[in-house]
Amino acid sequence: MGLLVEGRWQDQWYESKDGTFQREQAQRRHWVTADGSAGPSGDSGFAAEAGRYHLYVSLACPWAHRTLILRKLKGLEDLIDVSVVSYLMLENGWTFDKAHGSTGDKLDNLSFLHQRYTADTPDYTGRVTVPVLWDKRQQRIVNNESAEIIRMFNSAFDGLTGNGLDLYPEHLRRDIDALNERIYPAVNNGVYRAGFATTQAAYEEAFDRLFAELDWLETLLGTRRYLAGEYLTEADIRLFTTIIRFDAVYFGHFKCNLRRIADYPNLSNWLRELYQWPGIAETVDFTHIQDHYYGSHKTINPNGIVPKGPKQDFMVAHDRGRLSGEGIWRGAGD
Ligand SMILES: N[C@@H](CCC(=O)N[C@@H](CS)C(=O)NCC(=O)O)C(=O)O
Repeated sequence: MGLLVEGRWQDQWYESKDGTFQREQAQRRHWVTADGSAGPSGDSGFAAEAGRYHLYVSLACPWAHRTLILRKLKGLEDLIDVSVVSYLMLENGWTFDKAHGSTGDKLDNLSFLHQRYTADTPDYTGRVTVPVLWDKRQQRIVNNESAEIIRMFNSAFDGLTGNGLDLYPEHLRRDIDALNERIYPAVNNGVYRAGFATTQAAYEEAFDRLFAELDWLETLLGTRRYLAGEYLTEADIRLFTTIIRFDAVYFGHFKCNLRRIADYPNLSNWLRELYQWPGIAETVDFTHIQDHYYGSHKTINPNGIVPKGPKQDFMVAHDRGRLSGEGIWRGAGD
């Protein structure tokens, strides 16, 4: 685990402030748009084209996982190829070590993901994270913020794919934004804030907030099929990638052990409905997930032993049909 300082790799654990884990803001924030016009941030010049962009992911990472799900649901697999990094993230950060689960770097056969960052900016300073969306044409990182990559995937390529599924429909945006705003700090990042805390107080604060939010979500999902109501949206996908890892990793490794997801009936049924959604199960890889966390975080688990449990079966029938649902919203023209 480390970071780039003026283009040079340094092996270094996360910095914390008063024992609280601080996640660095993603630094590359350009947008692919249908016609190459500028998006909400960054430069213009990234038009949607088949084969032009490449996605770097870890199958272990909940943030990268979101982008893989959107790629699948939006039919982008033939347009955007993927390189998967190794599940081990040790002194060289993310690598393309094929002996530990990487596909290799399909573009340039790089050894380390940090080389992709310095190919973008030779004197880059900052953490080297997945996901990364890379532009082969301009040899630049388009964006390394998953929340934005999924927004691009949701709509920018629709003219090429004809796929009008809309996971961020106009009329639900306000609700989705409000959900994301509370779920990100309390749950998505909350498990990390618990797991990477270096003081008891920081851990307990993250832990309490996390379980208060899970309790709230459990109640919400008792009355709604999906987080924003009758339609499955990006808010569900963003929560899913954390919840699917919870009992296998966060409960033990990150000490988020007040309750398991299996102890929450609505959350666990909602989780199984999403897992069983066509295309989603194929994006979930528990070998990468468990081997990454338990094997890479030596400050938390120095001997790298990976637990054999829990035994989980997400294909068991769910009961969500008792609530009315319409699936994913379809925009005009689909
Ligand atoms: N804001 C980013 C966060 C991505 C992120 O932190 N990814 C983790 C993997 S789960 C990572 O690459 N960490 C490496 C590091 O921080 O050095 C996003 O959502 O895309």
